[in-house]
Amino acid sequence: ERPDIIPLALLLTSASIGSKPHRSTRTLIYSIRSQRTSVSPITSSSSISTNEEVGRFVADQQLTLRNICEGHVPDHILRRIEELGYHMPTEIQKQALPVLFSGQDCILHAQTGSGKTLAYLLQIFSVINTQRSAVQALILVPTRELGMQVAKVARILAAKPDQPVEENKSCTIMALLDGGTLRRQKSWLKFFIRNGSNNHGNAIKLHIRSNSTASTILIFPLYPLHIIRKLSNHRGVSLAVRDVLTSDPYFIIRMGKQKLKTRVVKNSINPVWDEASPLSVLEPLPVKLGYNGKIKIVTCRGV
Ligand SMILES: Nc1ncnc2c1ncn2[C@@H]1O[C@H](COP(=O)(O)OP(=O)(O)OP(=O)(O)O)[C@@H](O)[C@H]1O
Repeated sequence: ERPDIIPLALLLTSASIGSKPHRSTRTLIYSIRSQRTSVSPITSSSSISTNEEVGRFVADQQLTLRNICEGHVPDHILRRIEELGYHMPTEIQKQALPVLFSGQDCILHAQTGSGKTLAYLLQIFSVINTQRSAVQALILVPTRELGMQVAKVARILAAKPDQPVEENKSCTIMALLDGGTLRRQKSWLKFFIRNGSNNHGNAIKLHIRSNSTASTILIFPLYPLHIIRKLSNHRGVSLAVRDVLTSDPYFIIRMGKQKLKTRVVKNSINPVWDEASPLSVLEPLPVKLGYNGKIKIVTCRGV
């Protein structure tokens, strides 16, 4: 209905789900096409219990990553993964990539370190249109550390090719992780503010405008979740003079144990603050992601 909403690949990568919290992680890959919107929420228990549905996609042939990805993933990215020494797919990649490239939504359920990240990043790069200046993928991560890890791999893959390829402009990876360089992130945070995402319920219902400057993959922590407070028109009137004839006021925002200092307004006793302040929610928050399509669950035991 809204022309500025673009099809978006949404990835939720989630750690510590299942009976063996530190051995098994899940990566849930949604491909949200414009016509598909929400319905039934997916919970960890429902996904684990439907493991019987695991697809039988294991190809017996010794297919290389290039064999599997060719025609889907741009060639310079395939060259980059080969430079990194990734020639053969891991088991989960071998099983999952054909499903992902077919456009089917998919849960990858495999041991930590089994290569799920590369699988879903390759899928993202297969759908990113670098001719288009827009945010085209969103990766939600449960922790800042995982966000940094994913951003690092994504940036290596997205780095400019040595020989520039005309049809493939570069792709920006933007990680909105707490503690990052706020100046760089501020313009991105505006997305959330513009759309009234000042509470966690709204934060994931973001509508990403299609007029951003580069084709982009956005990495956003789902937990701890940023809360963006727009200090719109917060003003002080005739504040007490603390310096000679004037004052340099700021104020402190508190949320739980978190404390954030606002911008200092120099030489004023009638200051106005109109800025965004990210704070993190420390408690886990229930987040419902709706979905009404079919999801394939690819499970892989062992690395
Ligand atoms: N096809 C491959 N060949 C060789 N190494 C690979 C391949 N795919 C991924 N790797 C490497 O294996 C390591 C573990 O991969 P990765 O962290 O992506 O696994 P993961 O399943 O996403 O882990 P986690 O559950 O912790 O997120 C990384 O160092 C990655 O670079």
